[in-house]
This record gives sequence, C-alpha cells and structure tokens, in this order.
Amino acid sequence: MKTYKYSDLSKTDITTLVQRNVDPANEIRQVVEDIIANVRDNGDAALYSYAAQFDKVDLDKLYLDGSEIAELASTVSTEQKDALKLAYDNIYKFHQTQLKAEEKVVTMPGVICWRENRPIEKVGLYVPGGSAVLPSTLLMLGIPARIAGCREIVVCSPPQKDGKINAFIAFVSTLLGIDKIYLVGGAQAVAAMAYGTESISKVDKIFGPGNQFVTKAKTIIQSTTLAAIDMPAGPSEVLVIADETSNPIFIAADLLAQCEHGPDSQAVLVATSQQIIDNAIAEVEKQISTLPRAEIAAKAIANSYAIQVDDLSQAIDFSNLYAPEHLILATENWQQITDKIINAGSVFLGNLSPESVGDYASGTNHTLPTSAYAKAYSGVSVDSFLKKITFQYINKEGIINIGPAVELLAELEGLDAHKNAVSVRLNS
Ligand SMILES: NC(=O)c1ccc[n+]([C@@H]2O[C@H](COP(=O)([O-])OP(=O)(O)OC[C@H]3O[C@@H](n4cnc5c(N)ncnc54)[C@H](O)[C@@H]3O)[C@@H](O)[C@H]2O)c1
Ligand SMILES: N[C@H](CO)Cc1c[nH]c[nH+]1
Ligand SMILES: [Zn+2]
Repeated sequence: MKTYKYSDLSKTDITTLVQRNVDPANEIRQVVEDIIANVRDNGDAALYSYAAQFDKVDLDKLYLDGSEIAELASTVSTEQKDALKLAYDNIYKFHQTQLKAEEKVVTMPGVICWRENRPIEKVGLYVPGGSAVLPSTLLMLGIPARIAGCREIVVCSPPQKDGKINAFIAFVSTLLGIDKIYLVGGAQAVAAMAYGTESISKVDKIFGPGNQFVTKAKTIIQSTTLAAIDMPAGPSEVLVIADETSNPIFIAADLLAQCEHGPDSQAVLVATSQQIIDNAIAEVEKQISTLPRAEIAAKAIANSYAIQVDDLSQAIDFSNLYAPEHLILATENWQQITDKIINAGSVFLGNLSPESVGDYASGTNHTLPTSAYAKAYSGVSVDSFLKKITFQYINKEGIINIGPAVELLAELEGLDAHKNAVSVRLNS
C-alpha cells in the first residue's frame, strides 16, 4: 500500500489520488455499448448467449418461477433464515420512517400548494452475483421498493453454473413476495430492463450496484432516457480516518472487508501519524493471508493507499475531496469532526462501528454512490422509488390575490397566452 504525506502533495497529486474507476481508453464503454445494442436488437436470444459466454451456463429458460424459488428457499437453514430476517426487520424499520406525508402550505390566502408521493410503477433491481452473490443487496433494494409501493418489481441476477440462483437470494425473494427472478447478469441485465425483451418487462428505473460493466451500462442507459437509474454504484470503496485512539486490528479488518469485494475496490487510510499507518499496514499483511479471497483483496490493496495528515481536520478535508462510498471515523474523537463531513455515502462512527454492519443489518442502505458521486448523490432510500408530485389549488380569493402578479410576470416574458389564462378567470 503506497503512503503519502498530505503536506507534500501538490493540487495535481491530490486530484490524481481522488480520481478512480476511469476507463481511459473507453474499453469498458465499447464492450458495454456492444452488449446493449445486441440486447436491444436480439432480445432474449442475446441474453441466452451472454449467459453461456459470461456465466458459463446454457439456460433452458431465463427465469425461476415462484415454486422454483420456494424450493430453493426451503434449503436455507433456520439459523441462516433468522439472520436474514434480522437484517430484513432492521432495514424495514429504518426505511419505513422515510415514508412521510408532507404538509400543505398556504403560500398566500387562497393559494394552497403541496407534494404527494407516488411510487414509480415499474422498477428493475440488479442483484450482483459475479464474484460474490449478494442476497443482502436484494434486501437493500426490495424493502424500499415494497415500502414505496412499486407495482412491478423485476429482479435480475447472474445465474449460477447449475442454471439456478443462490438459495439465500431465493429466501429473500420469499420475504419480499417476489415470485420471479431473471437469470441475467451484467450489462445485458441492465439493457434488458431498459429496452424490455420477450421475457423481461421494460422498467422505468433501474437500481442496484454492480461491477464496472453493470455501472457503465446504467450510466449509458440513463443518457438514452429509456430508464432512470438510482446512481452509479460501482466497485466498493472505503476511507478510514484514524488517530492515536484507533485500533490497527480494526482498521486493517475494515480496509480488507471492502477490498475482498473485487480487484477494482479501493481502500484509503488517512491517519494522523506514520506510526498508525505502519501498524495498520502490518496488520493488513497479517490478516490478508487468512482470507479465502486473499488474491482478490491483495489486488484491491495494491490499488489502495494511505495518507499521513497533520490532524483530523486535514483528514476530513481530504475525505471530502475523495467523497468515499463509506467513511469510517475509527477514532474516539469522532464527535469533533462529524459536522465537517460534506461528501460521503454512509458514515461509521467510532471504533465499534464496522462497515460490515451497515452492509448487512444495521438498517441503513448499502447501495451507495461510488467514484466520488457521493458529492452529488445519496444512497438508495424509499425516496429513490418515489416521485414527489406537486399539487396546487387556487380558489376565488387566491386568483384575486395572485392573478395580477402572474399577469405582469407573463407580460414581462412576452407570453400573452399565459397572461390570458389568468385574465379570463379574473374577469369571469
Ligand atoms: N456501490 C455499492 O453500493 C455496491 C454494493 C454492493 C456491491 N458493489 C460492487 O458490486 C460489484 C459486484 O461485482 P461482481 O463482478 O461480483 O458481480 P456483478 O453481478 O456486478 O457482475 C457479474 C457480471 O459481469 C459481467 N461480466 C464479467 N466480466 C465481463 C466482461 N469481461 N465483459 C462483459 N461483461 C462481463 C457478466 O455478465 C457477469 O454475470 C463489486 O465491484 C462490488 O464492489 C457495490
Ligand atoms: N460493501 C458493499 C457496498 O459497497 C455491500 C455489501 C454487500 N455484501 C457485503 N457488502
Ligand atoms: Zn461490503
């Protein structure tokens, strides 16, 4: 893991350090554009051929139905079901409070304005399943979709080599009342949900994290206006801020937890002394050898770095520039700096708040913006599945109060028909 001293870095160095997941030669874009075009033109046939090419399986059909899902779910042990239900309950509790009706506002006598929630009707949920299968992601997407009241929920996830889906995803589907799972992964799943195919319905918005192919497909689809997306939620990343009150064993464990997601994940350690960095790196080296996914984690660690800063305030300045998906304040002094956080997807406070807890079960959502998109996007929430429609009601008193000003505003924009729509009412 490379180490830098913040005070030695130029502005250009910092810009380079905070940049990630770039596709400089547009290689991923090219692959993904071809996949999208193929799915658009050939529908299901393209999906069968990508399952064979990428997932190494010859599928008989592109989905599992309710009885197949129930059969797979029945193989999950009681202990495993209980853990998934605990996660379900906490995520449900946290997200349910997000569904709030807003008050009506009388902006002037007789003029009443308000917003009402309406669910997005058809949503597509992508559940990653390349290097690790993530049933937790189905919880993170399915629960807010259900709370919002979306009418149609399409779920896509890469098939296993036996042409089925992971039993835990099946069990979560039964918790969510989802009775069809499409065996489609990668950019082709995003394209299928955006265009629709013979088997898969076109949706209005596509949700979910994924690797660089999935994320690139989502951003391309968004620009076609065929479907909206939640956000770019690509390879996982974490930034850990540490000081003399931090525990190097915990720091290393948290860095490795995100690095085991994939070779293109990134972990950044920002610490107030070189000693803290050295201790944490020594721990990373110790812990990594014990991990079954050591090879993946090692590649991500090679893509990671540490920065020595003067104090916690400088650490937060760097973090705000990096805008991490996950920010861990691994210090007993976290209360000094929380109000200085400007850009982050989800934040973990103190030494006993591992990021893994948020990944699975604290209740917060783990579908979060990566690649510095935390500067502008929030993680998935119930709001992501809703539209907020504005309403206004104007009565006789209201049109008398507001009408003359609107007539004038229309006049100054030279829009006479606008003015007339008010005048005819004032004169009626
Ligand atoms: N940001 C978040 O909120 C968040 C949450 C969970 C996971 N993640 C990230 O999701 C990612 C999951 O990645 P994954 O790969 O395990 O699963 P995935 O489901 O995202 O991708 C697997 C699919 O990628 C496609 N693919 C693989 N190689 C390809 C190639 N060379 N060309 C074209 N398509 C190809 C295949 O279709 C395959 O089915 C990880 O990077 C993880 O860090 C992010
Ligand atoms: N850390 C991932 C978000 O970047 C979410 C996840 C799912 N399972 C384990 N982790
Ligand atoms: Zn994780």
